[in-house]
Amino acid sequence: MEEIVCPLDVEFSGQISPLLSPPSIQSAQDYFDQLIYSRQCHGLKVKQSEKYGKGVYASLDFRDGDLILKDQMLVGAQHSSNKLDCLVCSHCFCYIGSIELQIGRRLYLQALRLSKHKETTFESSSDYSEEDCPIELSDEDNNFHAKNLDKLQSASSDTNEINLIPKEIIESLMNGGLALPYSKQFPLPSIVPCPGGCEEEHYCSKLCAEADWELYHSLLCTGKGSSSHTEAVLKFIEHANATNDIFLLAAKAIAFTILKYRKLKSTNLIDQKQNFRVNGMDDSSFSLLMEAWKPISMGFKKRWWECIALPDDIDSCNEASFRMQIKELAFTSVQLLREAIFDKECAPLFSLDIYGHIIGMFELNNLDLVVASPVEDYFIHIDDLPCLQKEEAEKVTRPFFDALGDDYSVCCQGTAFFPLQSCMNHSCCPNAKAFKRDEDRDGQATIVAVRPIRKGEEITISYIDEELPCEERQALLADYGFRCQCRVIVALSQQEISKTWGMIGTGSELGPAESRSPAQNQNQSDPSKPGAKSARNVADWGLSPDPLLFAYMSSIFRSKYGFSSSS
Ligand SMILES: C[S@@+](CC[C@H](N)C(=O)[O-])C[C@H]1O[C@@H](n2cnc3c(N)ncnc32)[C@H](O)[C@@H]1O
Repeated sequence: MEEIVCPLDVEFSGQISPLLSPPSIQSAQDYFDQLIYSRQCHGLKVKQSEKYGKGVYASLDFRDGDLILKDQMLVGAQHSSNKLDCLVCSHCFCYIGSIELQIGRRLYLQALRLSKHKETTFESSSDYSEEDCPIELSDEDNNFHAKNLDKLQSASSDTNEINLIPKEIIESLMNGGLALPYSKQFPLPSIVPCPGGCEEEHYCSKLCAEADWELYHSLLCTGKGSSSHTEAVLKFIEHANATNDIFLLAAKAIAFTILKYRKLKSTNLIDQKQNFRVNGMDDSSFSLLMEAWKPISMGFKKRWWECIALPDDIDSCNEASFRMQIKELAFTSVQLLREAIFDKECAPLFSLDIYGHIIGMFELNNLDLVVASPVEDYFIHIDDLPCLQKEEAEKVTRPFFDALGDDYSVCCQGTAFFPLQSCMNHSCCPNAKAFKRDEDRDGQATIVAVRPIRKGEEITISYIDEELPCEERQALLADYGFRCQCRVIVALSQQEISKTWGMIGTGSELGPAESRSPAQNQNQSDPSKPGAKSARNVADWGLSPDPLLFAYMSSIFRSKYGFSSSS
């Protein structure tokens, strides 16, 4: 197989190498100390750990339940397919509009997808059209790409249920003509449009819209107010949606760096004028680029195609070919991005080497972003009403509830990178947990102590569901590039082997500190565990790799590139 050569990798090798060299211990320490200071979480210290690279340590004692950290995301994005299910602020990911709009939009899109499917299958014309929709649907809403086809086909058995709600009623839900009982108790922020005029992004406030514009979106917007080549941006987005939406996150990281560089440059020029300093322009520009790049440079470790775990269905003898295809995919994506938002002064950012490292960083460090749906809270409220009121309310709400189907309240799902949280190492018996409480619906990662933590102790979280059997856990941890060797997992796997052979272990062979399995340690009513009733009221942030990514990558390799494990 021919090696891919990216011309920018060759042309800018002299700049790429310092951009990719690990930051010095001192500069990393200064960066994280400053970050901890700005987050006002004074009980923490990021230190180089002996075993696993960086780690987060307690510089104060914490009690069980104490808030350890609230971390602001550096970049984050809602999964493209999830945008069809719920409408959230593109910056902080809170639900926007109204309960009626959330329900109406979902039913409208369900029906639109089904009618498009029917049109393509039976060549009949449909009742539903994008033009008729009372709210503007974005291209992504309408994007009927192959990714959603499976979902659609499996949902097609529900066609009749969806058609039970007349189109006019769905429309009046969306345009505010129909108010559902008790929905006023679940107010959502009104929708603020994108300042650049694109229909893809929506916000909960002017503040979020402006922050997003300044940090990333002014370069990636496809509206009239954008300074980028909007058609090329659209092509890039389409490719990401059809292959892997991790590219959208990588584009955000590059946009963030370019915009930060421009900002630094403009303030630096003012400083230079004031101080009458004359610097060699090239050198000073590059040091500004290094400065703008710093937040990303603190997180990356390996190129994507080197660190991505080999999917189960790909034979190890095809590994080289699999990694090469991943590299090719990234190359296509970065070329499309270059056509869309290239900036000569930041040219090295568009090299395949840098792009591969950015995606690799997301692959190994990302936190799943899950924000619970207020639609679920709403229906639970109706369900919990006293008998007579419930009966009365359900006369109106029941048909919508039934039409929405089993997954009536899909969470907002996406992925995000949090600079401090991403320094936390995994433990099968963690002393902290990443989750969001009711009061934390603000786009931040919240880390809470799950037992007392002493000053000096490392703060650890579990990257995976601690209740899974050992082999499943190890398989999931492989997606983070390591195999856990901790005492808990070693002892548990011995117990599992003993059970398999009929020698049932008691667990007492473990020492006192880790004497119970993580599963036993787990509080059964833990609100951050999926499926617990109280999870309906929290937005849960659990570290886990993007399951869609793997399922999806495998399907791409099979269908799109004709790759199969047996080939
Ligand atoms: C989210 S980062 C944690 C911070 C990381 N130590 C660093 O230096 O940036 C995840 C990476 O840390 C390492 N790691 C975390 N927990 C580990 C563990 N229990 N055993 C081995 N490696 C671990 C792995 O290299 C993993 O890919």
